[in-house]
Amino acid sequence: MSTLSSSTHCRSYCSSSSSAFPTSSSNHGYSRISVSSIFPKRFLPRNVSVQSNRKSWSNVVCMQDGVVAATVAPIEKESRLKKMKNGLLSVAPPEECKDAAGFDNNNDKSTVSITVVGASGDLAKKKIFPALFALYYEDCLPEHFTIFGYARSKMTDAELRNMVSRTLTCRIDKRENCGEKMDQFLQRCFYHSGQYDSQDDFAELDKKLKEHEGGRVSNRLFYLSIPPNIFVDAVRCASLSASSADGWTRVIVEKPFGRDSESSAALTKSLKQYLEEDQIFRIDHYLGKELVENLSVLRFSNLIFEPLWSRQYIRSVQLIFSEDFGTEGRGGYFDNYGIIRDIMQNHLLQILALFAMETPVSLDAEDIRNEKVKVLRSMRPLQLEDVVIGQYKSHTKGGVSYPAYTDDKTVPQDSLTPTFAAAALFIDNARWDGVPFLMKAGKALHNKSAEIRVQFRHVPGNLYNRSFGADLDQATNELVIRVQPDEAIYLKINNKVPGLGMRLDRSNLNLLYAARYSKEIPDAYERLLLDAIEGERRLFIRSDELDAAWSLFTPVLKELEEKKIIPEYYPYGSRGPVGAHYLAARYKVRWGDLGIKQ
Ligand SMILES: NC(=O)C1=CN([C@@H]2O[C@H](COP(=O)(O)OP(=O)(O)OC[C@H]3O[C@@H](n4cnc5c(N)ncnc54)[C@H](OP(=O)(O)O)[C@@H]3O)[C@@H](O)[C@H]2O)C=CC1
Ligand SMILES: O=C1O[C@H](COP(=O)(O)O)[C@@H](O)[C@H](O)[C@H]1O
Repeated sequence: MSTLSSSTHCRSYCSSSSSAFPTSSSNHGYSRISVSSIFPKRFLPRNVSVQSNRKSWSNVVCMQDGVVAATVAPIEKESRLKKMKNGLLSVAPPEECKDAAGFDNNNDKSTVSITVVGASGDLAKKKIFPALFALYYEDCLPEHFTIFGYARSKMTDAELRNMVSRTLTCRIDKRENCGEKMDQFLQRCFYHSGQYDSQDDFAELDKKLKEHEGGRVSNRLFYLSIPPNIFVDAVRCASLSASSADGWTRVIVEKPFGRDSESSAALTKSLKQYLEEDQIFRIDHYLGKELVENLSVLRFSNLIFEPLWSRQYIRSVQLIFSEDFGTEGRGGYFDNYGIIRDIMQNHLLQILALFAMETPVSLDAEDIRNEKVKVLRSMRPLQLEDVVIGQYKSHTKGGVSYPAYTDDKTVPQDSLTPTFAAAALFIDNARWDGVPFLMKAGKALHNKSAEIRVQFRHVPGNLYNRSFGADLDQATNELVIRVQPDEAIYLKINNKVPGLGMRLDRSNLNLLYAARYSKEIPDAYERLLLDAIEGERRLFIRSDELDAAWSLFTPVLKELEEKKIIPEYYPYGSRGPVGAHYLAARYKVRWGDLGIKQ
């Protein structure tokens, strides 16, 4: 397996535009856009990168320690693309870079060690190991890699393998040799038991990692899949005792990144005692979901959407998340956070930022994140009167009894923590002035889904008003991006019912992914893990983005807690509190997910 060819194949970057290539951070006016896929960082020493100026494949330079060390002979974009399409990509970095950096590139000399910290936990079992296996199955992991599980629980390698094997699955569309691949994968998984605050235990891990790395340049990725109160201890110990001596060290940090502006800033400050910002990969797995990734493509590669993407044509944007199960087993964690911190401040707000941002200068990570920060900083902090909170109560249906949130033993009986919230947010900039961005998120509702609904304005002087009756809302166009389940993008339009009369009907122009693409959609964690391995930061949260996100929610979260606002109780399995409808009605809109036709 060749590392680069596998990466190219995993990413399928073949596209008619160089901007379809993965991107990375920029400096000195140069960026790794486009060329990063041909000369990925992992083939270069830590202090060397190949960069080009933004729009061109000429003017490629080799940077060493942040300065231009050599210029590279012009690279023909078209020929590169053709080569990639034919799978004939050359893996060697430009000779100029080798000369400048004085190294001899050799794929076999580097390795990636992935340590899942908190390997005994729920997320590790449910998501991280299965995602790593999927990457392995798809030949997306580098040739030399090792996976270590790290946690306090005592386990042997065999026990870890046994535990992991129970959650591995094969893609529905690719089952060939899957069992064999699973065995091969498991043979590369190992376990080390240790405390999260023990440098000695991490030093032991370091020894084991070195044995597996066998003298190759070591690149190390730590995935912190542990409760947030031990993030800093684990980062301190990992960075002081187990970071790479000659390659890169990166740390994926799981949410929650604090519980308000102050605690988030304190966490960032503590992490930065041990890590540079570019080593910290703050994960928001919604950014790895296929349809969220597609948002920018939809907006910026189709002429028809971007002109409509403003207050002039859009009446409201709705970001809706619902789960048809409660906090089940996670009540202890959840009660300290609540749905606003668990879903809105991160997942839904990230989607909102991608939806509403201005066109970035390029697809470079920093250019995209700059635009996201700009839009977040243009938003008004959420006001108490624009929030409705709810909490699920027990409900019996069809003889089955569903628990209340407070029935969970780890939740205090008198908890006021919201398991549901609806909110109206506003972006005070020229594009979005006055447009309500409505968010709704809840647990223990009637269905499981996540979607973005764009409701367009009424057609002015609509010739067909009479055909729609009094309810003009029923006739407005709506674009729905269904993130999950049954990924789809559909546009509700009005249409004439065929026949001699003039009857109008609402129909969907529907791009249902399952019907259009036979390939199974990868899990978000696969994309994000691969990005972290490749040093691609576009889908991870930068610290200033995080600050801006917390600034929007912290005041209202404090007010809710200080005033002990009582949530509206809703039955388990229902559509949530009625207050959410009044909130939408205040802004003269209706929730799109409650319409007759979805
Ligand atoms: N589970 C999920 O669906 C999601 C989780 N997350 C985030 O991912 C991270 C991991 O989540 P999850 O796997 O559910 O967490 P767990 O509660 O399962 O914890 C993971 C591991 O951490 C160790 N641990 C648990 N509590 C403590 C403690 N108080 N002190 C020290 N060690 C502890 C345990 O390992 P051991 O005892 O063996 O050391 C445990 O197996 C969290 O930050 C969570 O917020 C984010 C999104 C979704
Ligand atoms: O981050 C979280 O996300 C999950 C929902 O993720 P999904 O990919 O299954 O939609 C949510 O259940 C959990 O409470 C939250 O912490």
